[in-house]
Amino acid sequence: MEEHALLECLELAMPWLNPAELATLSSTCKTLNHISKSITSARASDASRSFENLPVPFVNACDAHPYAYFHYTPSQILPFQSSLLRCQPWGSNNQNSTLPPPGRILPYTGEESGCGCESCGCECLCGGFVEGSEVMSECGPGCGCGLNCENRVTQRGVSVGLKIVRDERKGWGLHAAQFIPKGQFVCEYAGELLTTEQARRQQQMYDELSSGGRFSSALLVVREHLPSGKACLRMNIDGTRIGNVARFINHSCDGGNLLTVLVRSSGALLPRLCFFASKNIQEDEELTFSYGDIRIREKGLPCFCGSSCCFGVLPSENT
Ligand SMILES: C[S@@+](CC[C@H](N)C(=O)[O-])C[C@H]1O[C@@H](n2cnc3c(N)ncnc32)[C@H](O)[C@@H]1O
Repeated sequence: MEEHALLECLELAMPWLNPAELATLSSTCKTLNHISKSITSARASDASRSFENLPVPFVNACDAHPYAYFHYTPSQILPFQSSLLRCQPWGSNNQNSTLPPPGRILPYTGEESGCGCESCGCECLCGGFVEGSEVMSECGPGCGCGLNCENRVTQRGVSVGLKIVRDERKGWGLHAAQFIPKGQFVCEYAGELLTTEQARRQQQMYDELSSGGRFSSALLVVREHLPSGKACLRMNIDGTRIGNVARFINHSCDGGNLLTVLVRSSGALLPRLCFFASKNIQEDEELTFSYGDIRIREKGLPCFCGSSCCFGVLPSENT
């Protein structure tokens, strides 16, 4: 094979490699080292691999980690879909421009007839908060409107400037790269939907890995409550292996600056967990929320949220 053709093949193949494989290959010769460097710099420039509207760069002024490695999905995915994402290229020059975003709710593609919601002029029950709960409903696959409908606020992906900043003690964290006004949709918490049984097994494994330091998991358990206070729906969303920018949101004991809202899309089986700004957020501010009830565990991970009401230990989910 001619040298030029070989180089083209390598440029296509190397973005499929994980950081360890990339490092091994890059140590073999100058050319591979050069390709590897360009892949590393492309990866550090956009965690979202072009799946979001704006690039989400990694910023690290404290150690040598250029980026965090995981597979990207802009929305939650079911277990059968995650097998399609076992491998995902990251870091080539024209990646993903032709790939459909994995997991994203597909809008109605037929002739738009108006879905029935207020913004489209008819009378379905989409849109707005359901009174007395942190649940919101939007148009969805069951409606006749497209992605531009005003009642699809959370379905168009991330539309505010974000960056992922490294902290010596907390690891990576999601920060605002622009002013974000109170009430603005920030992002969804995307990842693999697990059964409770699977979530328990994963959490056990993550706890073991975390106790050795250097490992961060992103398994979130969400419960939807009835007005009586009883939980009626439990969702286990794991962004550790396959996730989106929300997997970098750290905990704050004071509740942080993000509000979590369950969004139900008309015609969709399951709700999605979405983050909205709970107050005005300044550029560079870290985005945080409360991971849940603080149940002090002897072996709990230390909390470095820095808030005046910090408990000193991260909340743990009793899966
Ligand atoms: C969902 S991940 C957040 C992103 C993570 N910092 C990273 O580097 O990938 C959750 C993990 O982040 C770390 N973390 C989150 N909030 C923290 C806090 N307030 N103090 C210390 N570590 C925190 C813990 O390791 C936790 O298990």
